[in-house]
Amino acid sequence: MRVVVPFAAETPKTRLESVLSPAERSAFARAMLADVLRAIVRAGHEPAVVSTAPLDLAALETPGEVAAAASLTVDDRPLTEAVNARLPTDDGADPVAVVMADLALATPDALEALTTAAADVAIAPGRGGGTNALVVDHPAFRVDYHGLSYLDHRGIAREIGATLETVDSFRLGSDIDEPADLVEVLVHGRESDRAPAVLREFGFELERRDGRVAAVRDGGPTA
Ligand SMILES: Nc1nc2c(ncn2[C@@H]2O[C@H](COP(=O)(O)OP(=O)(O)OP(=O)(O)O)[C@@H](O)[C@H]2O)c(=O)[nH]1
Ligand SMILES: C[C@H](OP(=O)(O)O)C(=O)O
Repeated sequence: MRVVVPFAAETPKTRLESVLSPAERSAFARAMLADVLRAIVRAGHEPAVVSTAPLDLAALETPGEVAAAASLTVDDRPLTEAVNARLPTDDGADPVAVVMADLALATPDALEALTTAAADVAIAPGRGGGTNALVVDHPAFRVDYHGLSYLDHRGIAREIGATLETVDSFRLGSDIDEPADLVEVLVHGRESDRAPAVLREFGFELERRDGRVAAVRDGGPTA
């Protein structure tokens, strides 16, 4: 299945600005992208990165065959427009998946649950009501991202008479947006993933305190 991976390449992850410098945010966003692309390729799909600016996929620290299987298109339109330009328009067209580049915990198995859902539209919502990943197999469905897009997308599916399945997935539901989310990367990231390795290179580590865990750096709390 063709899997569109939108990527904001220029000033990514601004909500992490209290804990990461611009250069670190850029490196961390690319590390998460590398992990997402690897999970998609290992699940047997072809990632099509849609980036707001040119990007060297071969420079991502990911196995060569992953970079080779991925394609890149530069499209500087806003997210919703860039994605809608790539959704199926004809009956009988192949389904298209859209997987965000900040799903650092994504695994092939989690993606499999999404791509095998038997509905016109399958959505893996994020905590807080975003649409972290979806599959569209209906010619009239169009996305409208930001805000409570999961509920908006349910409404759009209802309006056009499309069947919808919600995919209940911790790994696809965890988009990494805010400092507190870094804990999830350090706890649940896998040994071979780039994103937790990059955070550790930056000096982040887990610290247990009063029954909860925080991601701390250089001894001080950040999340
Ligand atoms: N192609 C494209 N991708 C985008 C755009 N905005 C966000 N993305 C990507 O869409 C996904 C979800 O992005 P968000 O978490 O909403 O935004 P972000 O830029 O990553 O982070 P913030 O700056 O903290 O909002 C990520 O994979 C982004 O890289 C855009 O305008 N165009
Ligand atoms: C892409 C967008 O992300 P958010 O702005 O909720 O992080 C959404 O899921 O609608």
